[in-house]
Amino acid sequence: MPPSRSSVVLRASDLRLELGGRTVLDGLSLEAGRGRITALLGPNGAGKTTFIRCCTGLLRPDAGEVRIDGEPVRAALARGRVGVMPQDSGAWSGIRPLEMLRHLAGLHASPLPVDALAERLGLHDFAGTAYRRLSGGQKQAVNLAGALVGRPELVFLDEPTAGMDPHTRRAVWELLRELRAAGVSVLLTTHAMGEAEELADQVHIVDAGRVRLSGTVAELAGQGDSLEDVFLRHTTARIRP
Ligand SMILES: Nc1ncnc2c1ncn2[C@@H]1O[C@H](COP(=O)(O)OP(=O)(O)OP(=O)(O)O)[C@@H](O)[C@H]1O
Repeated sequence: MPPSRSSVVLRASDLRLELGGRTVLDGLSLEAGRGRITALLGPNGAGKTTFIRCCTGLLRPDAGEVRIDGEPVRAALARGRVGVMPQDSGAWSGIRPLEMLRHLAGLHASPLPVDALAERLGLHDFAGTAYRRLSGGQKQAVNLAGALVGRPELVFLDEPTAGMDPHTRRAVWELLRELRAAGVSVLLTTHAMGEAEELADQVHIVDAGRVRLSGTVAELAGQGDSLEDVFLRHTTARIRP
């Protein structure tokens, strides 16, 4: 019998990181549940993308550690079961969406069928267009497909639906619910409170490089407070009205 696996798929402990002389992660600790959707909310510059970069091996924290399935990040990445959708993947400039997906699929042992994934995310409509000429929302859809094509067990999605129209956004929500039902763990960032309310099993509110508040939407909101009210109360405005 395989060893029973913990219900925690990702554990970040006391992450600290300075970049350009300023503290970006300031003791950030959180857990993400296996087969759950975990949402990170936080103001611009709170450290969400930096956190994802630490979880995906693009940055190494000065102190603290991230463990995925109990292993250091690099070991987990080497198994190829982690997917990531960055906020910006400008590296793909001239490639067409399906070429890119086929290329990425070729890097994985048992990828999803590219055509079915492309169909699901509406990529065939712009299959012949170079990545750099796609609209913002189209690039997002391609980036999401790229994160999923390797059939990850844990996927990091940095603002996955930013710039998407409501039809596409709802299709993505549906897809993420299906992934969760299939046991995939999702960690996403969003500025859309409605997205967190729709999808998240667990929410972490991050400000100035640390987690200020964690809980389910029902635990955080309620008693007349919306999730946005709670967010505004526990985070710092970057721009004063
Ligand atoms: N390589 C770097 N050098 C210097 N500062 C950096 C670097 N990378 C990120 N930062 C700074 O770290 C802070 C956190 O950035 P990060 O991108 O993690 O924020 P975020 O929470 O994802 O914000 P947003 O919601 O706007 O995407 C910002 O102030 C940013 O300017």
